[in-house]
This record gives sequence, structure tokens and C-alpha cells, in this order.
Amino acid sequence: MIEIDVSLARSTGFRLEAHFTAPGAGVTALFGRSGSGKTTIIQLVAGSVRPDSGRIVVGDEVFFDADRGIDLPMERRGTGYVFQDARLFPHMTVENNLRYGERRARRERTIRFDVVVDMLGIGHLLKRRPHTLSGGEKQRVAIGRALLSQPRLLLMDEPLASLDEMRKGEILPYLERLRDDLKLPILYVSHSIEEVLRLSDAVAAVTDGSVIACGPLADVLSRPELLPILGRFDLGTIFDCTVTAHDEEFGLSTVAFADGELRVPLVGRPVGAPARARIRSRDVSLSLSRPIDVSVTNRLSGTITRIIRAEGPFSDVEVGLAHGRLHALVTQESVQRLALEPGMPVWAMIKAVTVDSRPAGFASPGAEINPPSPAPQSPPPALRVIAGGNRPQGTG
Ligand SMILES: Nc1ncnc2c1ncn2[C@@H]1O[C@H](COP(=O)(O)OP(=O)(O)OP(=O)(O)O)[C@@H](O)[C@H]1O
Repeated sequence: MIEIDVSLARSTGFRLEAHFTAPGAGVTALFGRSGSGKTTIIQLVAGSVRPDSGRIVVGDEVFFDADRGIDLPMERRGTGYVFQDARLFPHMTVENNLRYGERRARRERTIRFDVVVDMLGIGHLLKRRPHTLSGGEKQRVAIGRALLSQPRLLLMDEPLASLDEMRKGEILPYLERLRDDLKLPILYVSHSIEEVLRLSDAVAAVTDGSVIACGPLADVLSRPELLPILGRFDLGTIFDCTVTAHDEEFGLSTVAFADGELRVPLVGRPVGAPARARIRSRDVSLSLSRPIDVSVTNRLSGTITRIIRAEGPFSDVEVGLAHGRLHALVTQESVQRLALEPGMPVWAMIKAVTVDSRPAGFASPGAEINPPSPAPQSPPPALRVIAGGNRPQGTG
């Protein structure tokens, strides 16, 4: 468990109030807009910035406790830090950069040099100097150096931010591999919803110096409080699913989740594979009666649990399903016209035509690893199925 319960006032007038607990395993994304305070939070954990008050505890180690006068020096905290830019030593070879990380280790060596080199696919780069590497290669070396310092916790501050889309796509599978193979807790700063969806298990949403929500990814990303961060067109619900069937004739797959099944454009994953489905609130409409003559394939019945006024003419209507819940973004005019209110049974219609799939993404630990087949082209994604488990090709 990672317990962060701190306050800090900066000379610039910025105030941070971070009071949340993150799981002691997996990737927790610190997600929020630029300037919201994400980096400050990981600096506080690393020990490069000191809180005014509060406590920071990682596992059984107290990093900081203002009341007890504890402020563990940075080098004794055992955190690995990966910055936006790689910050490699330019005069050292890749191998020596990695060995430097290894020498900094203060804990028992459980993460081995050859394992890291292989996992990050950097074996062929060992004799090279940083200026001869691509941005993605540099970042992989920087990650390797951080890992070899044997951290108890890895702090990653937008490690992909300086890379173009292609390089990001290249490096993401390595991050997935690191997440799945090493079981090291990671605090991962990002303002990219795509990255968060693909990598994280839990999310702490940061806005204006406050952590406004923290919990499992699917839970946090559906909360209307995230509207200021996500914007109304990205707010949505995420379901963990299993691929249950493919229908080649119609180019559709079926994915099952706790509340039923969804028909989605062909997912490039085998039957039985895990997937994450995302339904954007803007792509859900509501009906008071069972929809019959409509083109929308995916319909789920539920009961309205709450209605929150969103920005502009919209309201966020939360629909409780048997197990989970779904959000629909509807106009306030519709809320009035249909006299929607909590407790009312409704049918949620999810526009299947805007379903999309991705060839790579979330892998649950232990999931079967298979190369994905090409994903079908489809219109902008609404229900995004992120299929699980592709592996990078190690080149080392
Ligand atoms: N050393 C500092 N002294 C004073 N104010 C600072 C300092 N570092 C950052 N700030 C301020 O603290 C606020 C939060 O900055 P922080 O870097 O934590 O945000 P962030 O969410 O990580 O943003 P980004 O995504 O742009 O990196 C900003 O208003 C910033 O100007």
C-alpha cells in the first residue's frame, strides 16, 4: 500500500492537497491536466521536495512523517525515477549507464542485469553512446537504469511525453511487459487517457492541486467528477471483458462482462482472451421502453441511480446495472422531457457502429500471450475494446 497524505504550498501560490492511498502493486496512474500537481506528488514521494505536513508511507517504510520528525533521505527511499527526457550520462556507454544504476542499488539485487536488458530489448545497444540512440531507445535505457537500482517503487513522470506517436507505440509494449513481469509497484504520471487505459490498474485523478478520486481504473474513469479532466466527450465506463465469440460473416465479435454481452467489431484476439471495453457516455442514449425497431445492437437494462448536471446543456445519467454501472450523457432537455429521475428503469442503447478495437493493450497477469491479428478499421471509437496481451519482440 502507498499512503500519501500531504499538504504543500509553493512560493508561486500553488497549493497541493494530496490525500489518497494507492495499491502496493501494479500501475497507479496520476492523471490530470498540465500544472495540476502530478509531478509534485512524485517529487514528494521521491524525496526531492518536502511536504509542509503529513505522511508518506510505502509498504512498511515511513518515508515522511511530519509529526514524528521522519524525513528519509532520497537515497534511502529506494525509488527509481524515470523522467520525460532520458537524462542519460552522455559520456558513458549504454552499458555503463545501466551499471551506474546497478551501483546505486541499496537493496538486495532481485532485478538482474541480463533480465532487464532482455526485457527492454537493449542488448544490441550496450556499446553505444546516448547521442547515437533514438528517443525511444534512450527512454528504454533510462528505464533499465532505474530498474537496476533495485527500487521498491518505480516513479515514472510522463516517460513517453517527448516521443512521437510512432515511438510511443514502440515503447508501450515494453512498459506492459515490465508491469506484468516484474510486479513492481509503479506510480505513472500521465495526461494521456490512452496511456492510462493501456497501462494502469488504478488511477488517482489530480486537478488544481487536489487528488479528486483514486481507485480502480474502471471505477474512477466513469466518475462525473472527472469531467474537468476528460472533457465531456471522453467520459465513459470501462468494463473488463472476455472475448467469447467471433462472427466472421458480419465482422463482429462478442465480448462478455458481468452485466451481459456486447457485440463489437472483430477483436483481433482469440476466444477466451481478456479485453477492456470502453463505452463513452456520449455514445449511450436512453429509452424508457425496451427498444425494438432500432439499429443499435447493444442494449442493457438498468435503473437510474443518479443524475448530475454536466457542463453546457448536458447531464450525466448514471444507470445501475446488475453488477456495474453505465453513464449516459444526455441533454437536460431530454432529462426533463422524459422526466428522468433516480429509481426509474431504463434501457441504455450503445451505438454499435462506433465500436472500435485495438490490436494491443491491457494484459492481465498470467494472461495467455499471443500476437494479435490486424484490427479492423472503423469510425472513431466509442466502445473501445482494448485486447490483451501482446508482447514486444526482444531484440537484445
Ligand atoms: N519548484 C517550484 N516552485 C514553485 N512552484 C512550482 C515548482 N514546481 C512546480 N511548481 C508549480 O506547481 C504547480 C504544479 O506543477 P507540477 O509540475 O506538479 O504539475 P504537473 O501536473 O506535473 O504538470 P505537467 O503535466 O505540465 O508536468 C504548477 O503551477 C507549477 O508552476
